[in-house]
Amino acid sequence: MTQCYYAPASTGNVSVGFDLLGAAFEPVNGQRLGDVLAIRGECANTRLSLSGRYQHQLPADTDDNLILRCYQLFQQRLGKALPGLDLHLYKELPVGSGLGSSACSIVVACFAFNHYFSEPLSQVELLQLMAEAEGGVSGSVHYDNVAPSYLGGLQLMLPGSERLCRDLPWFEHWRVVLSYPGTTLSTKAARAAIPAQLPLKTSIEFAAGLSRFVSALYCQDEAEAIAALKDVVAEPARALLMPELPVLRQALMELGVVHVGISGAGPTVFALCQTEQVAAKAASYLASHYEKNQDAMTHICRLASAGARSVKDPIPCS
Ligand SMILES: Nc1ncnc2c1ncn2[C@@H]1O[C@H](COP(=O)(O)OP(=O)(O)OP(=O)(O)O)[C@@H](O)[C@H]1O
Ligand SMILES: N[C@@H](CCO)C(=O)O
Repeated sequence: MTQCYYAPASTGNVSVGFDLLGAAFEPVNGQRLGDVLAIRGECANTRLSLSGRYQHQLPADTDDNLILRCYQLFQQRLGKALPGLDLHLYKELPVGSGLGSSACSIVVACFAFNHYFSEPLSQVELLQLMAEAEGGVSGSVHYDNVAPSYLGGLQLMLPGSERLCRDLPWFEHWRVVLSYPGTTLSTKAARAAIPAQLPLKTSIEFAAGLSRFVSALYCQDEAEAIAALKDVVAEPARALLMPELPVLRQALMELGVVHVGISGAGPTVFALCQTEQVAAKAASYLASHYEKNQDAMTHICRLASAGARSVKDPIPCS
């Protein structure tokens, strides 16, 4: 019997936490924003078929697909060969978008295989495997997409801790408008733009901003949390890759948006809103001023409390 699994989109960095903060999001209208993997049964040799809105952005040769790479890594991690699987990926997240697309496929694959084979790996072991797979794609291991896509919520990465990450408080009324313009920006290329070292002043500013944001979340001090949202690491280094950002930010702030940042490595931008009304205005503005082609999309989102999970239907009835 076919078993279907889903993992949500995610925004890495969240402006103030480069490589250390990541949030899973879902459209408030109930649509899914993420990939679905179906395990249709067992067969002699593992095979992968593809469909979905962004199927055309994937490698033509399915042997290069991350889903199959993850099955290899999963078997290596277990130290044993597993049966061939008949797999189907519904690719609903654009590649190179800043929405954690490769992380989403990696998470849904690793979660699916672990569930299908009765969970031989623990949560931490599975997260480590996911990050290892993601690192192979982006050039360096970072958890800020795989952690929220796997676990849901807003996740603070804890390098050096056995926990690996911790779920943070949020503000339930916050809405995040995610707008993907339809163009691509390689995570590897965007990470290459980040300097290998930061001046002491910038390092202190970075640590201060993240500490201020996290402490404001725990104290539920909304004004303080918003004031802390400043990107001193990625945005300055990636400004040339995101030339429209200053104009978008100016227009969106005039509509009442309280923060505009780069979603992950871009080109998706996120607009933080305190009300549904402002979110609707921001979504309308971004749809008409930032979307470039038929691959583009803009969604009004809330934080997704749930991450990777089994689902009944691959594509929910709208
Ligand atoms: N199932 C898959 N989903 C996404 N990318 C895949 C998949 N299989 C293979 N790839 C390849 O992995 C690479 C992912 O590149 P990159 O990390 O820049 O994109 P991304 O992870 O989608 O970006 P972002 O995290 O910003 O959404 C692309 O070259 C893509 O063709
Ligand atoms: N922290 C990563 C997120 C990628 O989605 C980066 O900015 O390169």
